[in-house]
Amino acid sequence: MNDPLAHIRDLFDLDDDVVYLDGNSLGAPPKAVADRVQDVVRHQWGRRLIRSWSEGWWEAPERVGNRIGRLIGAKPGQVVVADSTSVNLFKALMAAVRNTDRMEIVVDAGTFPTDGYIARSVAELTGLALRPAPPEELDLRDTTAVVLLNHVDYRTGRLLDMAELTAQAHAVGAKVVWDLCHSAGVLPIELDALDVDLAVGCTYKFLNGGPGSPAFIYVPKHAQPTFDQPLTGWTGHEVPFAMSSEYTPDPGVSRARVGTPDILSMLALDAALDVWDHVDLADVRAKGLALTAHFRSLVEDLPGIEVLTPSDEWRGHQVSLRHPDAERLMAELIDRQVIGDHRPPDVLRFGFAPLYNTFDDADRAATTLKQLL
Ligand SMILES: Cc1ncc(COP(=O)(O)O)c(C=O)c1O
Ligand SMILES: Nc1ccccc1C(=O)C[C@H](N)C(=O)O
Repeated sequence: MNDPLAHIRDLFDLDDDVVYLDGNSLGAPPKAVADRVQDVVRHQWGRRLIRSWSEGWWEAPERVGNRIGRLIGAKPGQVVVADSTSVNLFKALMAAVRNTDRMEIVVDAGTFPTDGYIARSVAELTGLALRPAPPEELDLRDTTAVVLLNHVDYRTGRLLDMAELTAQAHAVGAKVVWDLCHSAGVLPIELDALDVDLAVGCTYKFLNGGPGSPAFIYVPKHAQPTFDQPLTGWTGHEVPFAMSSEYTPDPGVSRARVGTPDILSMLALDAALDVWDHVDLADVRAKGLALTAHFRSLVEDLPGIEVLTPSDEWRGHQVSLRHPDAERLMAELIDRQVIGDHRPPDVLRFGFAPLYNTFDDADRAATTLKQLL
């Protein structure tokens, strides 16, 4: 395949003897990040000290949020970087059900655990019912307040139809919250165009922000005035430095902020996002599909292997394989420098990050797996 992204791998700090197929759990570091973090520590923090808060730090959550917004189809002023995905899910779900007279929250039955746990807490706190349902049979009703869906399933790699499911929710007057952890930065996403109500996602996977880098939350302009989230920390205040005793939320997306942002991680993420200045998401998607198709073709007939990831285009950028000995096999693959991961009970996951993974990575991973089997 003609690979217009081949040169982008050089922007990453990766060992050539390692086949890294776990960028859907922790993205690899762009080379520029280390120098940027050093500058932030040595210069911004070290020399400028507290003055740095008014020299770009305070607004970093909104500024970096806009950079992510560009990758997920959100116009400026609608994405803020803050907290973890879990915390942002809590804000989003609580805000979505505030003042509702509807009775249930629906969550994708196979969701990543944290989404299900948080949805359970929100249901308990608000007195709504929680109904887990498979995405192909959500059975939304006029009693459904909100539905929480993972754009790409972490276990199988299945991609949901955001347009169709958002429309389904809206048809019964329900809201939809999308978890974009496994799709932000690798799939073209059009949140504004699809009229998505709320979305959240992490930045340490395909956005390469680094371990524990802060998550993001999308609140569209029209929903901001009624986005009443319960974590009313001072940084979401309209005038934080007035230090008022009354909480007045910021009129815009900053009302989703809570406490002091983690600047070191935030600015590491900012540096990592520079990679996107050089790429077109359509190329990223095309390469992700090609890499996963190639890998699939090499492994699907291996003994004892069942491919869980859909073979059509309704898939993200991972290939999940079921094998009864998945845990042992992954440990042995990692011993041989092929790094994917194992998800219980019997799933081998191979994530392909089109910015740095190569077709040779797919070949080497498949050959090693074949030898082990
Ligand atoms: C779909 C999904 N949601 C949420 C999370 C994690 O949330 P948090 O960033 O709060 O750890 C992950 C992965 O860790 C995930 O895959
Ligand atoms: N945040 C992490 C910290 C440590 C180890 C893994 C993670 C993951 O992100 C797992 C990922 N969400 C997954 O899809 O399995």
